[in-house]
Amino acid sequence: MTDDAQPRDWFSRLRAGLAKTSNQLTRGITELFTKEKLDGATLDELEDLLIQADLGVGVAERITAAVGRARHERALDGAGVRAIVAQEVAKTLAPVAAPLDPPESARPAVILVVGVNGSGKTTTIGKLAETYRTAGMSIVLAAGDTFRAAAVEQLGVWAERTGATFVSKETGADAAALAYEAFVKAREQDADLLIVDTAGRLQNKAGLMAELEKIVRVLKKFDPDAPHACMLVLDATTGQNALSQVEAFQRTAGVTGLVVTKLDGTARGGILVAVAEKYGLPVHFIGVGEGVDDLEPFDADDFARALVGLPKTEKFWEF
Ligand SMILES: Nc1nc2c(ncn2[C@@H]2O[C@H](COP(=O)(O)OP(=O)(O)OP(=O)(O)O)[C@@H](O)[C@H]2O)c(=O)[nH]1
Repeated sequence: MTDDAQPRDWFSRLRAGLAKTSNQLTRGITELFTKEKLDGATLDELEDLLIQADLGVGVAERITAAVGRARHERALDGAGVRAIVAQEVAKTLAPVAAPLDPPESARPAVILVVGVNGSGKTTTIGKLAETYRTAGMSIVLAAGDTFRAAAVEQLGVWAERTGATFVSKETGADAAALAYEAFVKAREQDADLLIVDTAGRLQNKAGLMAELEKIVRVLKKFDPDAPHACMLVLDATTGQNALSQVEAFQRTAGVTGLVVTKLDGTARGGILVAVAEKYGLPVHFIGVGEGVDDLEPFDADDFARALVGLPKTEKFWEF
């Protein structure tokens, strides 16, 4: 794709990123609501289609019920049904769309970033560092994935780019000891923010979970409220597995919010809705591409519209 062909504003990129999901949903809905008459069987098929897009059973049922009610009020075509889907999704997601505001009173405020390897933790930390640096905050980055030299190196690049203080140790060093040193450094510098990266080998490995627990314990020795935020980065292409990841990391590290990446790599982007519905955790950012500019704060309306390929219009639809 040439630069000229690259959609520029965020909503266009979001729509392009969610195209796999929205094309599949749009195709399915259009087929259902043009060929067949709108009876109970059509509604059942709609519900199946929504469940296949990983939206979750509860949300799929609510959408189907809303379509069932609306069909008595007016003739419904594919576009009308997509609008109802978007409206229900937006309603479900509105309560969980929240920016991440580290507490100003904490010196430093600590954000722990967790998630399995390759989910997009480094990109997320880069985005956070950039965002908070722009807001005038002083930042310390701790390279807590001490097992992977490449992860440490990548984070070092972000520290340099954003002018953050970088704390790292030799490969294989104890991650909790590193978190300790990073906290001391942040205190010494009176930094506003400490962002701690962590290792992400499989979430069912007891060792990793024990390591995370230890990091949390060490941080709490300094400040019982730390970490002030624990962000779980979820790769949307892992589908239903995302749900078990939330549970595992929730138990161990007390997840306070989510980042959902790689929505561009799946036709089942509805997983974000299922996760939000099930756990009620705030969604801070979503990612629809490889770069740091493809990761943006989460907006429920924008996401809902893009999920079914609707344009960003001034006014919400009525039915
Ligand atoms: N397509 C796509 N790729 C992404 C997205 N977010 C991250 N990536 C890519 O996924 C890969 C892993 O991202 P990182 O940010 O390095 O993830 P990580 O969790 O730190 O990974 P490790 O360092 O392997 O633990 C990189 O190649 C990123 O460019 C996204 O939203 N969409």
